[in-house]
Amino acid sequence: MGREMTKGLLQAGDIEVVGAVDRVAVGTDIGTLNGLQPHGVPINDDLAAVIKTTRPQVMVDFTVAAAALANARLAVEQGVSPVIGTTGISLEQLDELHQLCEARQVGAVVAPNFSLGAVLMMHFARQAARYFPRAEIIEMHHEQKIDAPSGTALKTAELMAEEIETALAPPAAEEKVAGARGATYRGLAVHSIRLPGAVAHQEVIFGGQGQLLTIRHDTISREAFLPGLLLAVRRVLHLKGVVYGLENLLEL
Ligand SMILES: NC(=O)C1=CN([C@@H]2O[C@H](COP(=O)(O)OP(=O)(O)OC[C@H]3O[C@@H](n4cnc5c(N)ncnc54)[C@H](OP(=O)(O)O)[C@@H]3O)[C@@H](O)[C@H]2O)C=CC1
Ligand SMILES: O=C(O)C1=N[C@H](C(=O)O)C[C@H](O)C1
Repeated sequence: MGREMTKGLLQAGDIEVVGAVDRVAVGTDIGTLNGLQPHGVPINDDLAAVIKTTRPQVMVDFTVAAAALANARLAVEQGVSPVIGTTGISLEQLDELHQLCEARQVGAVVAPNFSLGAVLMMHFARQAARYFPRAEIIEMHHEQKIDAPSGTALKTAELMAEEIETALAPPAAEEKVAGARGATYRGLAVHSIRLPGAVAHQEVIFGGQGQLLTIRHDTISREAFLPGLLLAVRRVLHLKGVVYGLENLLEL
């Protein structure tokens, strides 16, 4: 994601990429790494040094949850606005980041999914949750994905739980094999599939009297995440505190 999104950021006319962090490609020019013209920005492995020398307005993070939170603290303390796509950050950690951002009067965006289609899928699932007594979430990703369930699945369940008063938990069933009914989050069963060939996919299946409603989104290529990321980078400078979810930056 870091490489794919950097390519898009480098090509956005109104955004200047002033630094880049990676532990492996140290010293490589960020433009060259992305198959573009040299950009004059060598990759560094030390975020603190990059922030200190380049004084960016925004920091984009696609790493792992533990690193993302530490990176965000470092950025906010220097007055830099984090835009975080990394998933696996808990709601308690988000709250802590929010307090820090408020104290420093800095904006931040944490979005488990930057693709517009996925944001709409979550929005429609939230709407449907009002009308169906039961639902389950099935998410499918590539095999390299570290966290499960996906950040999108967790966010979907959180949005649906805001709408419904009664729990959507599946009825107690005898599990002949542990885990057969998936995990439960916010009263919803969540099933995570990891397969080669998959990119990022999610279905929310609603069940009602004599009918099923399926709301599905498929990410075919990671370019899907770029427009939402650019939107967040442009908007974060006008925010104070943490905005959790791209839906909050769209007129939905
Ligand atoms: N919000 C969105 O729309 C999207 C979010 N994501 C999320 O983005 C994150 C990254 O995904 P993806 O790019 O596929 O994952 P990758 O594993 O390909 O990349 C993660 C990067 O983070 C680096 N990293 C890992 N640990 C640390 C650390 N402790 N300190 C510094 N860097 C570290 C890795 O470096 P190294 O190789 O050296 O370990 C690697 O370069 C995931 O959480 C994923 O869920 C993904 C797609 C879309
Ligand atoms: O790791 C991924 O690939 C993705 N991660 C995010 C998530 O956990 O929801 C967003 C998208 O699903 C791709």
